[in-house]
Amino acid sequence: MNRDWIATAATLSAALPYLQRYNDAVVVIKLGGHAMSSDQAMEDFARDVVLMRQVGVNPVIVHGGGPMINEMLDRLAITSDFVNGKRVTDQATVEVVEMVLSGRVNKWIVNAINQQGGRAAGLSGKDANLMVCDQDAPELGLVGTPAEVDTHVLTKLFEANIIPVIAPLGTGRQGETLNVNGDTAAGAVAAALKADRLLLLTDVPGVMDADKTVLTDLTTQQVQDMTRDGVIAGGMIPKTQTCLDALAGGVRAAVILDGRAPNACLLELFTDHGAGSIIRAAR
Ligand SMILES: Nc1ncnc2c1ncn2[C@@H]1O[C@H](COP(=O)(O)OP(=O)(O)O)[C@@H](O)[C@H]1O
Ligand SMILES: CC(=O)N[C@@H](CCC(=O)OP(=O)(O)O)C(=O)O
Repeated sequence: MNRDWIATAATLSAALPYLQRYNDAVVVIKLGGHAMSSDQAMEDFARDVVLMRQVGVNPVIVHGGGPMINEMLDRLAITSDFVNGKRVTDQATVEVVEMVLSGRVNKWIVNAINQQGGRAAGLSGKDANLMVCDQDAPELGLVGTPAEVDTHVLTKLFEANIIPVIAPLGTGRQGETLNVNGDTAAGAVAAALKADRLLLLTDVPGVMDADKTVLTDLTTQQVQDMTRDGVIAGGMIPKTQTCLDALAGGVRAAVILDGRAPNACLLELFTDHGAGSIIRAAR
């Protein structure tokens, strides 16, 4: 018998319990700007998402695009600053953010999924009142934190076998357009859907301790201790905080993993060893 076939059969039978576990599960995937490093990386990601849908998972993509926004702001000679990982956003900046995220980046992902045989539809938090936001810290300007997430449009898309791809913009209480951090948006959508998994794809293999060892299983307490001790720093602070908030909001588990690694999402969902660092809800 062909050895490749035996290996494939063994892989599939090992994956079977996971395929059953995730049948009809909701998995929210945050695709960060750094994880979208090339057309090839996007194609690989899209193939995994389509496969997930084919085996019965309901994937929801929430994306970032910080580096692409920076590039366009540079071209337009608009300067921007970050405070605690969030972009200080004025009217000119939010117009660029919306143009880049809802336009270029969102359609890049939608097209990649459709090219792989899936059916994806792009929207932002402004569509169908998906994300109504309160204003974040006043010094950030037009930045929102999701206050009311209406998932009705998402469940309709699941029923129609369509994969939602969400750009992180929201509507403010006065109807204004607000810029939302991609991790924050993904966590809010995952909590509103009571998702089975929140996967945050980034550019490191997971959460690392002081010796740079990836911690594959983390408790809420460990995250709090490591943040207090400065081991979790920079962009990893809002990411892990998003995980804790999502778990408190009803998500079963959150995982921080390397979006550049081949088949990262599939390995996380369908193998024993998983990928990256998982933080589970306390039982
Ligand atoms: N304890 C830690 N473990 C892993 N990465 C960490 C840690 N503390 C800080 N980081 C930094 O957090 C970064 C990920 O956050 P960020 O750059 O905001 O990601 P993204 O752009 O994908 O949203 C990593 O590249 C790393 O430099
Ligand atoms: C308020 C805020 O900071 N919004 C982000 C939205 C994009 C994002 O989060 O992109 P990444 O996931 O690639 O970092 C920004 O303007 O850059």
